[in-house]
Amino acid sequence: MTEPVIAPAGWWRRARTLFGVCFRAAPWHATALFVCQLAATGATLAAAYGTKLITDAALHHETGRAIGAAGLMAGAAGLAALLGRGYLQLTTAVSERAGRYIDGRLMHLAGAIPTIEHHERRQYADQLTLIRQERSALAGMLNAAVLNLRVVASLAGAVAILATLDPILALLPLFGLPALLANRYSAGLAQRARERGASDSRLRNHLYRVASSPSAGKELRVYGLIDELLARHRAISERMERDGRRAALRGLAASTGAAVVFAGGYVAAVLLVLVAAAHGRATVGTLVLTLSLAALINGQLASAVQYASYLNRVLSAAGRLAWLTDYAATATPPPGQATPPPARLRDGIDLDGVTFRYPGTDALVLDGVSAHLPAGSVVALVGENGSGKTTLLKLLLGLYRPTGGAIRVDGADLATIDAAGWQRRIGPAFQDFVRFEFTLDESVGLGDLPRVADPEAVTGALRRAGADELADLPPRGLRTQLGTAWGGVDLSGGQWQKLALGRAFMRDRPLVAVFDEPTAALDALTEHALFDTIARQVRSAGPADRPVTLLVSHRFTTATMADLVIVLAGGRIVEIGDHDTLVRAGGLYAELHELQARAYR
Ligand SMILES: Nc1ncnc2c1ncn2[C@@H]1O[C@H](COP(=O)(O)OP(=O)(O)OP(=O)(O)O)[C@@H](O)[C@H]1O
Repeated sequence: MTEPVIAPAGWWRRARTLFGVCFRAAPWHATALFVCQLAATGATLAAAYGTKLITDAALHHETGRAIGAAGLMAGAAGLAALLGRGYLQLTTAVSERAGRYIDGRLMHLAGAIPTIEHHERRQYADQLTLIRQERSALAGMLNAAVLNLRVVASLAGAVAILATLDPILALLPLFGLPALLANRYSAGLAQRARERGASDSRLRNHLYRVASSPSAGKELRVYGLIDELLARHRAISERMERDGRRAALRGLAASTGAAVVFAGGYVAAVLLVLVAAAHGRATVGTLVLTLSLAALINGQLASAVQYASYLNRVLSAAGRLAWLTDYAATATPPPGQATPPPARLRDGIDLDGVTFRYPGTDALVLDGVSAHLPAGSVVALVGENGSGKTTLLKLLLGLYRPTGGAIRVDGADLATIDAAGWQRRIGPAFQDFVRFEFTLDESVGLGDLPRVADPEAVTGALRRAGADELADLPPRGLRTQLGTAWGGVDLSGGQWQKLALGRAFMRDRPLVAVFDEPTAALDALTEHALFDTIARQVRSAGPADRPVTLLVSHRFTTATMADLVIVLAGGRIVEIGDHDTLVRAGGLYAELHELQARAYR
């Protein structure tokens, strides 16, 4: 299975993503921010021009004009101060809303893809890590754009005024070009260093999460692993820092050279006006105006370097967001192409030469698996660790697509069926279930969202899962908060597993019911009773309700209840049939069954 090739987003697409996010997240605030910055730029330039007016008026003893100029300066300064305050509030509002919008977008992009292959793609994982690191920069997207706009507007205004004084002065900003190029160069170096470190960064986060997670606490202490994790964390951090430092030093050298060039231009401009003033070709007011505009250009160019680097970073992050959007679109079939799942199973599910490799690996985990799983049957998947049982279930759930062959549902290729719709018709109980630390009824009711708060549905699901007693869990029965971190109660491993089983029983009339070692934390008697109940429920169901029920367990008593037993070894079906037939055949199944029966005797 090859990784989807997604071209990096171009500059135009990045800019559209940037503005699209901000104007969708906070349209009014974003517009006001633009207006505010442009008005602030006008006020700054007006205040600079006021210095010329006031100086010339004072030198010519024109009190009326001097007062008018002072009024202009005071008004401009007051407006700039007012806009400064408004600007702060607007940026905060836009950043907060854009941040929320981006979080939602990332959760949607990662979760809406019907398969889970992307979680194992290295490129996808790296892009996601980088976006998470750059989240705050992303949230300040519009601020970066607006600050750059202000720099451009200020420079353009200052150049226009200088050109009216002496056209040569309009060349002053050209001396700032090397600084901009140097900035681009250093931003590129820093960006590449971050990209090189993305995998390291993920590993470092993983080490941190393991070291600080309560569930890992027992093993870490007993195996004495904390120091080892710390040492690995430190080694990775040092490697990343070394790389970042090298990039920063090279960028600094380029910026220093560029700063020297600008300083030369600045001194030349000031000297030019001084000479003109000495020869009477310029007024003192012009000299003052030139000095303040040169200072403004200097300040704006210094900001430009910083803001352009900020914008550059934000645009790269916007590029990643665009990349993820494209990736999600590639991995999700376009609406209209997929057909809805059938209302009920008529014939059953066919595995037709199913072959599978996990993304980025070469090993065949399933190799030409073919079988008919009849509607209304209970099928047990049996085999040693790593034989491919869970993988086969994941394919049946539409979480991965077969690398070769096909899975057919009543004759239709599963790949053509709407994956999300198909997944909504499955009752799944997984060995690595999630411990949702909500209230008990929510934790179960999540199995069928429309009925999440329906006590009857939840109690019924718990009963079918053989966990009636949990409905009366102290202190508040179904309304008991789970998880000590939230002031609630913690459950035993087996109780958590029963809740997960309850979740699987929430859905009425599933097309496929999957029980992938959902009983590993339960005792053998409870497991036997549970699978017995499941088998009886399936057999007593009417003809309109005939799901394929798949059971995986390492305890062979499960297989005795199944209509069909599939024995997997090394990703292939080595035996298939009902329990009695397989025992009589005296093959691998009979051997494993006999071994286990002897151990229990
Ligand atoms: N996400 C993954 N990426 C790469 N390889 C994987 C992944 N998950 C499982 N495998 C590999 O696929 C093979 C089959 O794993 P699978 O989980 O299907 O076995 P299983 O029969 O369910 O085992 P068990 O009884 O231990 O649960 C194993 O060799 C495993 O290493």
